[in-house]
Amino acid sequence: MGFLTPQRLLTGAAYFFTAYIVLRIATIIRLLYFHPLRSFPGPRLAVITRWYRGYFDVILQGEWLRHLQYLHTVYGEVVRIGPNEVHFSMPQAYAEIYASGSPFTKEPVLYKCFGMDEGSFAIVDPHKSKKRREMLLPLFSRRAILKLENIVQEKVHTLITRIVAHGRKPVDMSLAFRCTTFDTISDYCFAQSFNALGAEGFQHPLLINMQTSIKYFWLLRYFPFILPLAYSMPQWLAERSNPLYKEFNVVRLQVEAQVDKFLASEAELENADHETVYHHLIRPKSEKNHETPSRASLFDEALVLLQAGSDTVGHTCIIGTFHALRDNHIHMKLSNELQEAWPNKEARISLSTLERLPYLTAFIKESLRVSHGVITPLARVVPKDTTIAGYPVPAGTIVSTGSTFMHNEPGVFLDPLKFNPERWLAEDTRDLDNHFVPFSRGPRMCIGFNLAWCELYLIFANIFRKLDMEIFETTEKDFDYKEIFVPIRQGRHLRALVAEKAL
Ligand code: HEM
Repeated sequence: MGFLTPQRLLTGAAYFFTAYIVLRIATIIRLLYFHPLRSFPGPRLAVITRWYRGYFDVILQGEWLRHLQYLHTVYGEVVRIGPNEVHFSMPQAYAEIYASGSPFTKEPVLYKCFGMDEGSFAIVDPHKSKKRREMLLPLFSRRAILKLENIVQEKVHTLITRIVAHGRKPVDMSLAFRCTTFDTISDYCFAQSFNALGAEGFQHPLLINMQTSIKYFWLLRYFPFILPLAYSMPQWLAERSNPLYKEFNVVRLQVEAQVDKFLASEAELENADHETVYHHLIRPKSEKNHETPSRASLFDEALVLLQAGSDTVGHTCIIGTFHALRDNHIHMKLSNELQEAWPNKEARISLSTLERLPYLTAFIKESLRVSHGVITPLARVVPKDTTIAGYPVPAGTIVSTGSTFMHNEPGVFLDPLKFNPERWLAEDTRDLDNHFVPFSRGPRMCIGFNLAWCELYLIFANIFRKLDMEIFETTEKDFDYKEIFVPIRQGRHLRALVAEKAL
């Protein structure tokens, strides 16, 4: 025992501390002067610690993208933004990183922070991701969307009925749209919805909970142990000691119950009103050698689909409606086109008829362009030494760029911050279409884009054909956002005074 004297302990600690400092200094020198990315310009602090970015993500809560835009004005089109990471601002880099067949893989640290590790969205391994996508795609192909169009038609019909029943009180359109998209995707998954549209004032607790949980994503990116630790504790302890646990668990428990019902009884699947995502996951087609995912993976998939399939579409509806309601020219053009194509509003109009309307189509594209459903640059890992937009990039580097850089490219989208559907009606829009990436591109592009288009056509067509709407106390300032993978709006919700159109 005499061996561990206080004197010796102190000396040991001093050696340890000195060794740590020397090692740290050596790492910093290596990162700055000997690292393969040393020739890329960027802030020195960002090169030596990921906490440079962490400050904008966690402390300023979602300010990184704004800062990134500033960094490009200072350092040019490529910036080293981390010890092992570069960001590109030019379209050519987008085309190469997210090319079809691209071997770049998703960067695990970013995709783990959503707490849905085994769902399609967060799977990193390209082989596993391909298999999962093959299992999901039959429900999201164009053919499947046309077959199940009725689900969307019904939800949109309920949306209109509920809004009209609201009377002359201002309607929270932000929540109303989100309820519609949430009920649609839950019906797609489970052949029954959570009936968010039936909630008083569209305030469905599950939906509100999902929205709140998004705000914690960046915290989980830097402290990834928080959720697994909470899940490993007894529930009462986790609830008391960890406020995040409650936000995430409320949603998880409801989703688990739904998936377990399918797992417990074959009859549940057989008696479903229509084919669902879970028919394909639980009873995979044998000819493709797919296996039923684990129970945990089935839960994660449900969380992914509910989150990815509701927030994004709902948000695009909010942005498009706001712009149409504050610009009379846009509002009139939309209403007139719809009135002409759809004289009897009591009859249903089909998706394929709406797809032929040029102004509505241009309006939806512009809503997708300016709303940036996913705004955080989509980080990928380079598998072997390569060049991106002419810059040599070594294997293992994390690279990214994002839709905001594509959609605000002034050489392509003139006056890019202006909401202008007419830009899509020009004679030749090939250049615009090449830069239009709301659903990303390549092997990990959005699975749900056909469903998203279907919902956007039916929601916009129905509200502008059937409702007279007037903005209520909502201004441009309410649309300031923080970047937490998706844009999180800071101000008041979009509200409108609404009445049913007479004819
Ligand atoms: C306006 C609506 C939508 C937008 C703007 C949008 C955008 C995106 C983007 C940009 C990605 C790529 C993300 C990444 O690489 O990390 C993505 C992936 C994904 N989206 Fe969407 N999305 C929309 C609607 C939907 C819908 C309705 C679903 C319904 C299921 C859905 C399901 C997914 C899934 C599962 C992925 C992950 C795909 C993978 O990683 O392989 N999305 N979405």
